Amino acid sequence: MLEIKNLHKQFGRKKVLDGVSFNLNRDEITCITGINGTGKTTLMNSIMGLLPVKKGSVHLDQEPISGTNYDKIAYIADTITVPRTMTIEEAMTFMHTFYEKWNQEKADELLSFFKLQASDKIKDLSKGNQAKVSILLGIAQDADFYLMDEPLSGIDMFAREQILEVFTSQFVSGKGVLLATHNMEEIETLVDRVIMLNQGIITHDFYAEELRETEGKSIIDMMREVYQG
Ligand SMILES: Nc1ncnc2c1ncn2[C@@H]1O[C@H](COP(=O)(O)OP(=O)(O)OP(=O)(O)O)[C@@H](O)[C@H]1O
Repeated sequence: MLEIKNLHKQFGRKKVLDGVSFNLNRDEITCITGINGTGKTTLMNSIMGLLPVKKGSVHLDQEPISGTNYDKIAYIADTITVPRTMTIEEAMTFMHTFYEKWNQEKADELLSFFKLQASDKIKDLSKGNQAKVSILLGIAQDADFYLMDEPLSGIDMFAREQILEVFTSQFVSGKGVLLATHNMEEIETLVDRVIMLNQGIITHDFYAEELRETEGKSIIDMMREVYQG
C-alpha cells in the first residue's frame, strides 16, 4: 500500500495542499481529479519527492520512500522526460541503465501493441505517439505503483482508445495506478476509485461502482455537484 499522509505544500503564501492524506491499493485504478489549478500536478510531484513539502510523508508498505524502494513507483509525467533527439530504441536503452527492474519484454510487447518503430526519433512522432512512448517507458519500469499526470491530454480518440486498453490489460494487472486528470469524460469507464481535490483538501473519496449502486450517479454527476455547486 502507498500511504500519503498529511501533505502540506505552498508556493509563497498560496496553500496548494493543505493536509492531503489517502492510501493507494495495488490492483486498483484511482483517479485524482479537480478543476484546473487545484493542485493535482503539485500532489503528484510531492508524492514523488520532486518537490519539497512543508509537512507530510509518503510510505510504501510501511517504509518511507528512499533509494531502496523508489523504483517501486513509476511516474509518467504529462510530457516526455527523455531527450526528444533520442530514438525509441535509445530511450529504452537509456531507461534500462537506470532501472534495475526494467522489463525489456514488456517494453517490446508495448512497442508492438502501439505499433511504434524503435528506430523512430521521438521528436518526429505525433503527440499521441509521444504519449504512447511515455507510457511504454513508464510501464516497462515494472513498478508496483504507476502515477500518471494527464496521460490523455491533447491526443486523438484513436490513440486514446489504445492507451485506455493498456490500463485494462495484463500490462498493469496487479499494479496500483493513480491517474490525475481534470478531464473525467476520457477515463470514467476505467476508474475504480475517485479522489476529489478542492482548495487544498480532499473533499470526496469514493468507489465509482458504489456511487452508481447507492446513489444512481456517475462520476461526472458527482463532479458537477462538487465543482459547479
Ligand atoms: N512552481 C510554482 N510556483 C508558484 N505557483 C505554482 C507553481 N506550481 C504550481 N503553482 C500553482 O499551484 C496551483 C496548483 O497548480 P497545479 O499545476 O498543481 O494544478 P493542477 O490541478 O495540476 O492544474 P491543471 O489541471 O491545470 O493541470 C496553481 O495555482 C498554480 O498556479
